[in-house]
Amino acid sequence: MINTLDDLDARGTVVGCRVDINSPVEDGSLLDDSRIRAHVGTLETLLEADARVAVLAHQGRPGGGDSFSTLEPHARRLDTLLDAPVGYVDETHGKSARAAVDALDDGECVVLENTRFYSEEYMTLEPDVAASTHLVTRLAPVFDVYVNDAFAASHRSQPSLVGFPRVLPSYAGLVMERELEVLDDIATTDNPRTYVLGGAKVSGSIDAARDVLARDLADTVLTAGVVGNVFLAAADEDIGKASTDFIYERGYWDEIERAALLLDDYGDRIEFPSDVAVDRDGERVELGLDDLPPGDDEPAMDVGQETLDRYETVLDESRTVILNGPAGVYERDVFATGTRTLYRAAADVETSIVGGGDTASAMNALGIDGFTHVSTGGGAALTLLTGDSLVAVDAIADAPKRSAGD
Ligand SMILES: Nc1ncnc2c1ncn2[C@@H]1O[C@H](COP(=O)(O)OP(=O)(O)OP(=O)(O)O)[C@@H](O)[C@H]1O
Ligand SMILES: O=C(O)[C@H](O)COP(=O)(O)O
Repeated sequence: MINTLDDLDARGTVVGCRVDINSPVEDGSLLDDSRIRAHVGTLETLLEADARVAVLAHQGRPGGGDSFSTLEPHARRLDTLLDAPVGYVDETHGKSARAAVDALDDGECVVLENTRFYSEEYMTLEPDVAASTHLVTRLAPVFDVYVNDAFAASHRSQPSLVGFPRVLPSYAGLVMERELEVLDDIATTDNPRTYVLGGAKVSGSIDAARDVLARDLADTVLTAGVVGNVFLAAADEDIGKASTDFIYERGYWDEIERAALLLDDYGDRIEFPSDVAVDRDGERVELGLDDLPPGDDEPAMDVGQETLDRYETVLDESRTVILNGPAGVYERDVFATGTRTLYRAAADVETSIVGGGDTASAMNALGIDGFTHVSTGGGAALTLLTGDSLVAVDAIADAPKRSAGD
């Protein structure tokens, strides 16, 4: 059992509230605000209870291009979504950040700068070590309690997620509470159970695939997106120079070997694309396996129609589907076909659980709904759905309790 907001008397309390508002960002603009809106309930609850709230969050990954950016647009968006005034400070734990937290009145909120602008936050650290980082040692003294609502990042053993609970009374926010309630029960959903793994986070998807296959949680794993391309390469198909370079540049080269090992062990339960849609001078051109490789500058940006027909048949026969990641570069209309088709088919399955930042953006962009549960988490949901616990949730459970006089 972990403490939740029901256990917190927040009036006049300075709350360090970790959220996950990691969103698609291009040229400094937010492309989707679903993750920001997801935390409105938790923040309103705290602010209406007259807490003083300092919001902590990450955006993107170091080296991750446009998406590794400031949280200023997120703060502006939050200001329009919340009744209370929302400030922003361009530091995370420096003097002006601490001064901004100290200056809060009851019912006011400030967004601190991207936690990953500081290298410590992008390391995987044991909770005790995380508690001794600059982020935690500087901010913990200005917070009274810590609330973690960042379900989507709760598989990361990073300071803002596991460090504060070593030293502060800690609580799960509303998003965290709801996600744990729904996703903890996956083993009780009906078979056949299908996992659809798309998107671009290949290593996490391969870890998840191995786990769910080994534990017989998955009857079938369908792969798409970059994950599907890696499986195609693992099956010795030549996906062409552009897609191969992409995998290499993302640092996923070893994943081809890991995918091949997975195919050796569980090939009868893993499906990979039998055709792909490549970008030929801006046009969608579908190529079957016999037509591979594509031209050198023709990346595989989506799965093809034959693959979609096969995958739809599997989904039609499934009673539970867990889906993470888009099937292709859905941001471009011509390559959104795979994502649109698979999401629609998944929404028709009796129990459908979808998760992931881009997954939610894709659903919104393509106007698809009707899922049983839309998780804010991609990797975090997959971690939980494989039966593992989440480090940041374990940290809340182990946190010191608040005594009556505090
Ligand atoms: N074939 C492909 N080639 C290149 N990029 C692709 C391809 N298929 C999907 N993508 C990209 O993958 C990205 C989304 O992947 P990602 O794994 O981040 O999904 P997610 O739903 O956000 O999950 P998580 O929350 O775990 O990050 C999108 O930007 C999409 O354009
Ligand atoms: O988008 C996500 O899955 C979460 O925000 C975690 O981001 P990360 O995978 O970069 O740690």
